[in-house]
Parts: sequence; C-alpha cells; structure tokens
Amino acid sequence: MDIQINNLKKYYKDKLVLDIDNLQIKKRIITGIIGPNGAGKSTLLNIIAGMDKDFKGSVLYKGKSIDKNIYKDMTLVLQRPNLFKRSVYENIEYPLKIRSISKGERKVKVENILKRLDILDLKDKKGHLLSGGESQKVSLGRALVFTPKLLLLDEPTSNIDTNSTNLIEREILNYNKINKSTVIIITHDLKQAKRLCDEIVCIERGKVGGIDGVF
Ligand SMILES: Nc1ncnc2c1ncn2[C@@H]1O[C@H](COP(=O)(O)OP(=O)(O)OP(=O)(O)O)[C@@H](O)[C@H]1O
Repeated sequence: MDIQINNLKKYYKDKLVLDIDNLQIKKRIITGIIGPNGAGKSTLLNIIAGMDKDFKGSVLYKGKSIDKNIYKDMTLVLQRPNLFKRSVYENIEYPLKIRSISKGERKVKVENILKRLDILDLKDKKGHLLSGGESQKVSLGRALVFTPKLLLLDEPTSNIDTNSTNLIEREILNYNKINKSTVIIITHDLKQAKRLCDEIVCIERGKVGGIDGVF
C-alpha cells in the first residue's frame, strides 16, 4: 500500500468537505479519483501531496506521516499550473537542476520529454505566456522528467484537444508501466478513467462512494 487514509476530516471554516473513514491507494498502479464538481477531489489530492496539513485524521505515505520526505518522491501536476517566467526548456529542466543532474544529462532528458509530449515548438516560449492546454503539457513534462515515484495529476487533460489527450494518456500509461510508479489521477471523464485506471475511487460530497452504475 502506498497511501493509507484513516478517519480523515477536512473542514473549510465549519463546512465539512472531506469525511473519509478509510481509503487505501495501492502502489505501482494507476488510481482514478472521480466525482462531481465540489465533491472534494482536489482537496483530497492536495492533502495527499502534503500541500494542505490542516485536517484531522491520519494520512500515511509508505507507512509514515506525510512530511518533507514525500517531496523527493512525489510531484503534483495542477489543473492550472504555475510555470516560471522562463523558457519552457528551463521550466522542464528545473527539477533536474535542483537534483544536481549534469548539464549534458539534463539536455538529453528535457529534449526527450519535449519530443514525447510533442511540444518541441514551445521550447523557447516563456512559461507564463502559454495557453491553458500548453501549460498543462509543459507542467506534465516538468513532472515526468525526474521520474517521480508518486505522480499526482489533477485533471491533466481538462484543457487539452483530442489528439494531445490521446498522446498524454499514452505517456501516462507508459510512464506507469516502465517506471512502476504510483499514479493518482483526478478526472471528470469516465471513459478516460476506464482507459487509464486500474482502480477507481468515487468521491461524493466528501465521502468515498461505490462506483456501481458509474460505467
Ligand atoms: N480554499 C477554500 N476555501 C473554502 N472552501 C473551499 C476551498 N477550496 C475548496 N473549497 C470547497 O470545498 C469543496 C471541495 O472542493 P474541491 O475543489 O476539492 O472539489 P473538486 O471535487 O475538486 O471539484 P471540481 O471537480 O469542481 O474541481 C467545495 O465545496 C469547494 O467550494
């Protein structure tokens, strides 16, 4: 098990937005989180990512409380990513730079990602000037480039056209297969969940529900 959640309660002011007795997310597979708008999906992903520590209950990663240790293993790709005001190349290179990967190796890895995600033409564009869909692709590239053991994706194709969605889905599947990384993906698209996910968790009004009748 990679992630174990017990008696999780999350409030915004006095409103209970997550109330999960027990949820286990297995390692090395792709788990989908589905559910209607406002159900609590992003809130849950932020908690798993260690971005939100203001909750009650226990959230464990590899049997330990989520703390700074998770950051070296994990990356969270947001629906509306914050990219640096630097070139796309530098944005994708950044996680490698802070891990002291040599310049030559960085170049090989970044160019490989640019090709795989079909964004070579964006290489010199500034990160903050990209469209929504372009930003999502670059943000995914910035995540995949350092092969995190835990990849968290918040609606990674919400702004993406059909062709690019196919390409991104292929990359996510290959990534999981080749690296045996744990992937958690929030999606509104039930067909996408079926195409990508080994397991599916349905969140409704903050609670984990069954998926009977969903497909
Ligand atoms: N910072 C915040 N302050 C107050 N309430 C919030 C905050 N962030 C989210 N909420 C509320 O918490 C609930 C869960 O929000 P969340 O973004 O987790 O839902 P979601 O399932 O990801 O929705 P969507 O599918 O629309 O992205 C919603 O009712 C939302 O309005």
